[in-house]
Amino acid sequence: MNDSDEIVVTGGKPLNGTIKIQGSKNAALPIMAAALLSEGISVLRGCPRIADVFLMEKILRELGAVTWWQGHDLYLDCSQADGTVIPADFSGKMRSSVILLGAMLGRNHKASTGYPGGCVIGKRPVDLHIKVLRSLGAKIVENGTEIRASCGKLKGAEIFFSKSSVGATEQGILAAVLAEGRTVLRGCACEPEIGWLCSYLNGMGAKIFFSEKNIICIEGVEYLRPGDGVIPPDRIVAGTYLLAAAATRGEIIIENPPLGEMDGILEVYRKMGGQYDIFGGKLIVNGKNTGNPLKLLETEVYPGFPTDLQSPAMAVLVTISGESRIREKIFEDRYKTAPWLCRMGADIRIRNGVAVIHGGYPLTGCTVEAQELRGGAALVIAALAAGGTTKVRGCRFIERGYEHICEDLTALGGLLIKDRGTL
Ligand SMILES: CC(=O)N[C@H]1[C@@H](OP(=O)(O)OP(=O)(O)OC[C@H]2O[C@@H](n3ccc(=O)[nH]c3=O)[C@H](O)[C@@H]2O)O[C@H](CO)[C@@H](O)[C@@H]1O
Ligand SMILES: C=C(OP(=O)(O)O)C(=O)O
Repeated sequence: MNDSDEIVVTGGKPLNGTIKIQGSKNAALPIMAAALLSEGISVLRGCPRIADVFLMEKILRELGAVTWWQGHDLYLDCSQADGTVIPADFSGKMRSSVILLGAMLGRNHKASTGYPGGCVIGKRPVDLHIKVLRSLGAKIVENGTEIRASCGKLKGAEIFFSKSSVGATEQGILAAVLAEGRTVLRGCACEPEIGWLCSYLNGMGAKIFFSEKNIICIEGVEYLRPGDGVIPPDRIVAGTYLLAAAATRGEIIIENPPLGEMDGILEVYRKMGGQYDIFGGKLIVNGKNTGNPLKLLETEVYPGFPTDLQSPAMAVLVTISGESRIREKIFEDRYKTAPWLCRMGADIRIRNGVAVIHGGYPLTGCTVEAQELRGGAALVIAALAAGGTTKVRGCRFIERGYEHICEDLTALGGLLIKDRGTL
């Protein structure tokens, strides 16, 4: 571990000020995969400059794309992106690598990849991804280290997802847009990122319709033109900063919140005692009265409270006197931050998949280690609320999804330094 993998946080001060939210990671990644479906130059405007986007860019280059940036606009020239192999080194670092299979099959009828990586928060199988591709006519062979797929022209089909999966829904959409005939996907995930992917693809000439809740119909087309669209602000980053304000009892203004996508988050924040106003499209957050423990916070599929904000919410609840409980319902191993919060002085016990938090004990700065992306953000939030200085190690995980967390939180009056400082 070297110093560049650490963030040093000096806490104990309420956040205060105005912040602008970066583009969404989980919207940008599948849209980058969509660019593969056209032989031209696609543009993603307002794309976050984060490690996962850079890695997806690297994979697309490996497949033959030419890519460049102008500020936060990412250009992907996929004219020659006819590669069919994603090296395991790349796929193993990111969950979203797997959705390139559908796009590669649609384009080149052949694809192979190592198994996807990403945050280690549960088993995260790929059975639904395989199922949707097989249903559309792909032949798939798995050998334990690699997934190899091939097909003639994919053929539209009716597919039912037995479980709500964001990635498998994206996989089905990416594979079906160039398939022959009509595909009906039932039991789809409804996270906003699915909608953003569909509208980008429809801008490329795809024919995707939402018929009822959880049902997506796709009429396959012969050809897609290059895409050009804006990446929305990141609802999870906005939620992270909202919760950081709550944990420090601060007051912040979020300039460009994705308001329509934040109801589940705002409801939980309000139950904690947090207050907010919406004015001119801005979210004015007053976390001064955050002080109510939560009887039971459960993570849910959209529009419920997102699993990606479960650890950041835990970091707030440890600052609130009384007993709170959290049940993580999406990923079975997403409590890895709890022992580190306990090291800072929190009292959290995990029993039968429920985190029981006795909050209100003072948090004290120490050295902690992020195990994954949002857990890392949660440690930063706890560090901002703690007395003294905390060294958060493993910030490479945080950089997967947060473009400038140190600058953002420092602009809000926190003190975060990357690369420097020793305790
Ligand atoms: C890059 C991206 O967009 N990541 C998000 C995406 O991840 P991701 O798309 O990987 O998450 P899924 O929605 O697929 O996972 C939901 C649940 O389904 C299970 N599952 C998934 C696929 C499969 O083939 N079989 C299966 O059993 C998973 O283990 C999990 O328990 O949605 C998650 C749930 O909102 C978010 O936490 C992640 O931030
Ligand atoms: C779990 C996450 O990402 P991924 O699915 O890419 O691992 C996340 O963004 O919180």
